[in-house]
Amino acid sequence: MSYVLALDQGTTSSRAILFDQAGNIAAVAQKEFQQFYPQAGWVEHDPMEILTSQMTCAVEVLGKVGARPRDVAAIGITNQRETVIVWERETGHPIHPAIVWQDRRTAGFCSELEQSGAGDNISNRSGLVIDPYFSATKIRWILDNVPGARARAERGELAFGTVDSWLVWHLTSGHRHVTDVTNASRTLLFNVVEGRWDPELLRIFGIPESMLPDVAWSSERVGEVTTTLGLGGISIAGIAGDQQAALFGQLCWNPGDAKNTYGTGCFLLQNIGTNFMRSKYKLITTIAASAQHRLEYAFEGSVFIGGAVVQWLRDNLRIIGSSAEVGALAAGEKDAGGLIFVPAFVGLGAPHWDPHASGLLIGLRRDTRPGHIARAALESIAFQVADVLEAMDSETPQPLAALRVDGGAAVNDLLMQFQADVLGVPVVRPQVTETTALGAAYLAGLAVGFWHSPEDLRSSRKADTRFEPKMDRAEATRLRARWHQAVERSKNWAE
Ligand SMILES: Nc1ncnc2c1ncn2[C@@H]1O[C@H](COP(=O)(O)OP(=O)(O)O)[C@@H](O)[C@H]1O
Ligand SMILES: O=P(O)(O)OC[C@H](O)CO
Repeated sequence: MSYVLALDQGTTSSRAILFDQAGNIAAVAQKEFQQFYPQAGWVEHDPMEILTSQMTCAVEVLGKVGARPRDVAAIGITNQRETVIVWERETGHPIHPAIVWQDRRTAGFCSELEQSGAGDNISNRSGLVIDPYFSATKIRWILDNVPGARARAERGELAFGTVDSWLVWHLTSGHRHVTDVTNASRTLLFNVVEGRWDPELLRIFGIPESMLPDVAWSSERVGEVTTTLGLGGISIAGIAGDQQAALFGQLCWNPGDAKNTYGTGCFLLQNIGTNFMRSKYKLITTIAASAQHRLEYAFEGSVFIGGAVVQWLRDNLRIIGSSAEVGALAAGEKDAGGLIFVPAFVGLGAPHWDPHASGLLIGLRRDTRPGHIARAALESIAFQVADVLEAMDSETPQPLAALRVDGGAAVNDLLMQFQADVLGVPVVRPQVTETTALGAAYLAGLAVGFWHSPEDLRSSRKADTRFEPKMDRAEATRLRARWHQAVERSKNWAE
């Protein structure tokens, strides 16, 4: 067996990546898919397009190196998290479009729940906060708004899954209905202390237990791919939410290790070991992926709009033709010309947690040029990450010595340098920035003995690029203070 295949089902694209024994990328296939914004604050995907784009990539990537299914030791699946799909067990058809993690149609219900005083009980069980981001209120919305759905769910006719479950159900012979602990920990329905679905949380959110998948460990064989799909017989042996997969792929296996991924959103996760703890600074506690069959935890700060602000410049403002062009446009200006961009397009996540915050561009002048806007957009990504890192540093006695980074937008040197500058901490980027897929591959490869111990993997890590902070600290402090003023103005605005 020569390869492990990682299926990385992200928010904006599906990717399939083949890794060889040395942890090198042998081939990549990628397909962007459509985003739907049917109303203000709503974000949807077509579940069938998620499935077909992912399958097309998987078959294509094998073709690129002439591999056959028998050359692949295992499949690891990693996915955009929290996104909700509800389908008919009988036919496999979704009963509603996927409601994406960024969607905040349930903000009103979340505010009511918050005001009822349920917050602490929910957080102590789930590790999360009440926010439309997580799956539970989205499932509830489907049950309440699709005619007949609640009654059908109660009769056991409907299945709920995050994207991993949706893919595994369709890929496996016998339609295995399963998720893993990391994805379960994003639903608001999973008791992360006890490692099981929580009857009290199911009651609070009004979700019938019969809809829920089994819960597997992240590194465990869960089924074989149906023979008709061009990947016949390969074992699916790893599942993890994309941010937990990236934490694992960055080799952050010990308490204190942390990484930040710059994808559609930005997600800073820090391993906190095997003891559940709640954050004092509005971070969430999530289950980390582990190759050992035990619960491990991470603190997480989730920023909803990261690289997506660059897509917004491309698709909405149209001042760039591709995401990669943002670097050159921004580099044409020496600074942001006094502009601050708060990209609260879908509210604000950690550490602010305001689903009613709205996007804001402040400091516009007669001489404002597209390059200033591009620069302010990139800077907004770094400012948001700095706020999360500050919260995380307050949790632990030892501030982070360096930040490990990855994800699609981490290729941007200007962004990485500005990140190091505002943090005052070096930023370290691995040669393989596809650490999400790498993490999923590791989890699957370890489960089937393709790799024997996590320690085998350390030796395969390639040289890093380091960005050292260069900015004067007083200037960094001044810029962050301006940013915080702008953030305050963006809050509690959307109706
Ligand atoms: N050179 C670049 N500079 C800044 N952002 C970029 C660059 N290239 C890609 N991006 C951004 O990275 C994101 C894609 O990253 P990726 O990790 O593939 O995300 P996801 O898994 O969320 O789909 C997009 O939002 C895109 O705008
Ligand atoms: O698809 P990404 O990489 O933006 O990740 C999305 C996250 O999993 C959402 O929680």
